[in-house]
Amino acid sequence: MITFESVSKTFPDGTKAVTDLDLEIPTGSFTVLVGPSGCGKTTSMRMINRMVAPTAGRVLIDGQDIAEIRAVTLRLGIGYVLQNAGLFPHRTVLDNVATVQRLLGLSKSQARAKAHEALERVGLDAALANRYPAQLSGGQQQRVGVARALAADPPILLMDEPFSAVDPIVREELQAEVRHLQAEIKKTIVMVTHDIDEALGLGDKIAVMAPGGQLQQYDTPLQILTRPANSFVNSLVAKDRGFRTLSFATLKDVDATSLGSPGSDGLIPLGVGAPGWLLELDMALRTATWRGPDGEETGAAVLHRGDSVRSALDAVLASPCSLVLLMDENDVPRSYVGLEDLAPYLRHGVRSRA
Ligand SMILES: Nc1ncnc2c1ncn2[C@@H]1O[C@H](COP(=O)(O)OP(=O)(O)OP(=O)(O)O)[C@@H](O)[C@H]1O
Repeated sequence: MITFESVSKTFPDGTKAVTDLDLEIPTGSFTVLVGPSGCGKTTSMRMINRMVAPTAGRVLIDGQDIAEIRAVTLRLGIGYVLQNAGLFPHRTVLDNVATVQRLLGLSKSQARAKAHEALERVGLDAALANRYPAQLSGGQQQRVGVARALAADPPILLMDEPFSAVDPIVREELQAEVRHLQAEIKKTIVMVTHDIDEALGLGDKIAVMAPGGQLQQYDTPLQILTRPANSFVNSLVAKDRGFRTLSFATLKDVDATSLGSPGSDGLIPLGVGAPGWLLELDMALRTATWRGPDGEETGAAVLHRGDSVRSALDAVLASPCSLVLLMDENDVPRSYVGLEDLAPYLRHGVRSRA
């Protein structure tokens, strides 16, 4: 548990960056600090690894005041990912990632072996290990930054706008990877972002901050969306609130229609779900194709029960027959969902179903 106890930070020039912050960040959770530029997010985060010292109050890790822990010892237990990866330009990818283990006293070969493992964990091709940072794309550099922060297996990971410098598609990929990684490794992650969508998509808990480092609300994404504490939080989440809320309901209980048996032509009729339409499944090629009455052919979107109602609605709206296929846990398509099946979520909102 990371605890901020009435923490304030006023810089020597009088700038009040953080004001009387009380926050409890549970071990193993993903907490996102979000808010407009200059509202004290980075300053708050840097007080966790003592890059910034509070002018009032205390920061504790598992009950111990971090002011009493040597800064070097403290930081060895805290990984730090920067906006532009912050890699050493004259060291190879492998040696960048091995840096912390070398500091921890491992031999060069042991450190490199650990670095290889870390690169694999973040999905970086081993062939890139001997390149220099400038020879990588922005997204790859950011992965190296995450690998380096994770290499020493620290219980806490701090991430400062880690995805802001990469394009939107790579950003979504990296976000998905970090989400999977977190489910696997269960670190205590604290991330700073000014992007409310990123915060809502990644955080278990979100701390919304306003200028002057004033905490406005500390809550789950769904609560922040549906029960903003004040007009400041409301202004952050008001746009597309209805659609965003659909991200928090899964297809777990959706009333799907089971697929029938294929006819003699091998195609599955969709009946009243989409009159005249047929489904062609090629299990060997792992493809699914909707076939329309006028000869149309379109690849079918496939989702799982764990996916969100928002992604299902998007897929249904984009489908020529207004259907999306649902896979079972073995990745076999078993049923389909149409607009009518999603209607209860659209009609009653997500709160009662999330
Ligand atoms: N070393 C410093 N000396 C004086 N003022 C500082 C210093 N570091 C930060 N500040 C000021 O403190 C306030 C909070 O800065 P901080 O970087 O924590 O905000 P932020 O919310 O992370 O912003 P951004 O999203 O733009 O990174 C800002 O007004 C900033 O100018």
